Parts: sequence; C-alpha cells; structure tokens
Amino acid sequence: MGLELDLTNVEKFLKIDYKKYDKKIKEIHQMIHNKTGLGNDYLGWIDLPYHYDKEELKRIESLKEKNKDLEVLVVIGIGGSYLGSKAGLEFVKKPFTKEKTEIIFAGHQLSGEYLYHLVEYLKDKNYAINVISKSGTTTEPAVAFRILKKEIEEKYGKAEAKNRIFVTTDKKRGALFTQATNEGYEKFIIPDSVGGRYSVLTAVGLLPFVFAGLDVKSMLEGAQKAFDDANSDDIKNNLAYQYALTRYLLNQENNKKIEMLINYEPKLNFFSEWWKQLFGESEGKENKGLFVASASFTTDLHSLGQYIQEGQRTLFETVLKVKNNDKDLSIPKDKDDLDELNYISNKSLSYVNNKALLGTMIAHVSGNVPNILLTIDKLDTYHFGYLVYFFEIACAMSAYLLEINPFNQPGVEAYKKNMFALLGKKGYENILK
Ligand SMILES: O=P(O)(O)OC[C@H]1O[C@](O)(CO)[C@@H](O)[C@@H]1O
Repeated sequence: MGLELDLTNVEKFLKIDYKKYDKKIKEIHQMIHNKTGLGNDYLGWIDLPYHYDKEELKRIESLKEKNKDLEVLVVIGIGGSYLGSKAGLEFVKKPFTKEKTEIIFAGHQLSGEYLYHLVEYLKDKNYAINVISKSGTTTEPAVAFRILKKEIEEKYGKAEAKNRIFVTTDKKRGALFTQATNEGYEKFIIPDSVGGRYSVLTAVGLLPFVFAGLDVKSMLEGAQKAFDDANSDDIKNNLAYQYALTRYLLNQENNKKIEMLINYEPKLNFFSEWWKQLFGESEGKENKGLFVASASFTTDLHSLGQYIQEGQRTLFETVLKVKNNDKDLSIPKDKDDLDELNYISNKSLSYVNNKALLGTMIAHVSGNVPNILLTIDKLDTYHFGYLVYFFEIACAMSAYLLEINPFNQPGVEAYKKNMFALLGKKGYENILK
C-alpha cells in the first residue's frame, strides 16, 4: 500500500538513464540522510514519520478531549503554517458534512471582508484559536491573531480566553513565543530543524488534524511507509527519486519549464496548493526550478485544457490518480435519452472519470505534453501521510540535483519589504527610493 509510478508517457519524449545518474543520486541520498548538504540545518523533517514528538501528540489529544464540545477551531497561519493542515482536511473530509468541530482558517491573506464575516460568524459559536507561526512575525497571521484575540477576550474574558488560545511556534524564540510565554497560552513546537513547508507532521498539522477528528495514527503510518520506501539509495528501488530525476530531466533535457499537478478529485485541490508551496519555494531560486501549477480535471479541461493541448510546448503534467472511491453513483437510464447518455447508463461515475483521465492523457501526450502518472489507492489519512513524505523527499532530491538549497526562501522577503515601506514601518523608509 503506497504509490505507483508510471513513466511510459514520459519515455516517449526522453530517455531516462538511471545508470548515468546512479552515482549522483547515491551522493545526494547520503547528503540528505547525513545532513551534509546545503541548508542542512533544516533536515529535521527527514525523521519525523518515526520520530515525531510523541509526548506532544498526547498533549494535543488531551487538549482535544478537554475541548471536545468546541464548535469551531480557528486555525491562523499562512504558507507552511496553513497549507498542510488545510490540504489534509480536504483530502479526507466528506464533502457537505459538518464536523463536530469545524476547522476554519484565517490569517492566510489580508482580506478585511473575509475576517469581518469570520468575526460575525464566531459571535454565537463556542470557539478556540490555534495560532501557528514559526517566525511569529509574519504579517498576515499576526494581523488576524491581533483582531481575533481581541474578539475572543471580549467574548469570554481574558482569563477564559487564555484557555482557548493554543500557540504553535518556535521552541524558544520569536514574537509569538514571547507573547505565549507572557500570557501563559498552551504552546506547541515547530522544531528549529523543520521549515514551514516541511512541517505537516509536527504540531502544525497534527493539532488541527486531531481537533478535526482525523486518524493521525494512520497518517503517520502512511508517512512511515513512504520513509521506508524512499530509504534506498538505489534509484531503481526508489520511486520518489525516480519522480525527482524525471522532472529534473524534463526540465534540463527536454526544456520543460512548467509542471502541472493534475487531479480528478476536488478533494485533492488543496493538496495541490501544498505541493505548489513545497516545490515552488524550494526550487524557485537562482533563476532555476520548474514553475509549478495545478489543475483539477475535468473542470479545468473546459478552461485550461485548450492551452495544455495546443499552447506553448513548455509544460508537462504529473497526474495524481486515485484508484478507488469510497462512495460512488451510477448513471440512470432515461427513456427519452435526449442527452444521449444511455450508452453509459448503469456505469459508475468513477468508471467515466477514469476514461476521461485516460482519454485526456492520450490527447495531451499526442499534443507533446509528457505525462508522469502517480497512482494511489484511495483518499484516506494513510495516503495523505504517504504522499506528504513522498513529495518532501522527492523535492529535496530534486532541488539538490539543481544544486540549490531546498530549505530557504530568500525571495519571499522582496514583497514584504515593499509592503512595510508602503505601510510606513520604521526602518523601511529607503526601500522604494
Ligand atoms: O510560520 P511563519 O513563520 O509565519 O511563516 C509562514 C510562511 O511564510 C514564509 O516564510 C514565506 O514568507 C513561508 O516559507 C512560511 O511557510
């Protein structure tokens, strides 16, 4: 139970010679596991599937037990402090069903309209806040926290509000750490050695998952399986490295500039958002890296499909296929058959969706768009954990193949500096001159 990788529709465009890269892959594998490469201080996520903080998870579970009647948990965070938990929840959540504790995200943009309506919504709800920020100084979550902290204190009083604010941040430093210590909020840790986009399996993801009632144990088992599967330095036995090398070669030898992650299940839309941060922030530097995009089919076949089929030939697709649906429906027979669907009556939607996937792949490949096919069995917590770790390790390998540091994001500062200057922050006066 893991993942299947099919490169048939890449090999038509590219010769993937594992032998040629065997030595390089082995070296990088050692670099990752011995933590000797660029950005090596941030390789703490490597061991998380087995060495996650077990005491902390127990503390999260007992916090959830104490707060089992909460109607809403507001999770404040952005980027890696947001996308992983949002992706995990969407991955497994049944559409159109209301969880006992609803998880609502905030601080992932600066929209006053969004926050206004959230504040209104929370007025008659029994709620708590989990504010997540490794640095503690990121503007978006800091603004949202300031506003929601005022609201929760007004609603419950300062003393009770303290029991309803859970902070996930650095172990010993930062603005949020200091605030949490001063106010006596319950704290959870983002380890020094784990950067935001690699933090799903820390309290960053685990707290929201536990509050949403997700099976965290099986998620960690999935990640453990991915760890075991990616533990070989022999690329022939390591699908994560095969994926990493393939996308590297499509870029370097086939001149592809864009990788699109494609899904056929709306539950995967936010997984794509998480994936985009992972690869975009890790690889997009020094004028290198693939631009990562995503699409949800068949929806986007009716918008982007035209471009993919016939636009500039600079992209390839990585299709994430789900073999088995939990629930399904069949198409009923109709006596008039005006829509001419009787030829597929009694067929399930999964059957039709799979034919759409196959037909699209054939079309796009014939339009010179290489397709990597990744298949998982189903959309459950186990496979979420598996995919998270699979892509994390693939991303590290891929960035090291490009000879860049996968774990920093210096470019993100540019917009922040300009925004601070425009807002009149002290010390930024000369930035735009
Ligand atoms: O957890 P923090 O420190 O608020 O950072 C949130 C996100 O912002 C970034 O630092 C980019 O500004 C991401 O790398 C990170 O995931």
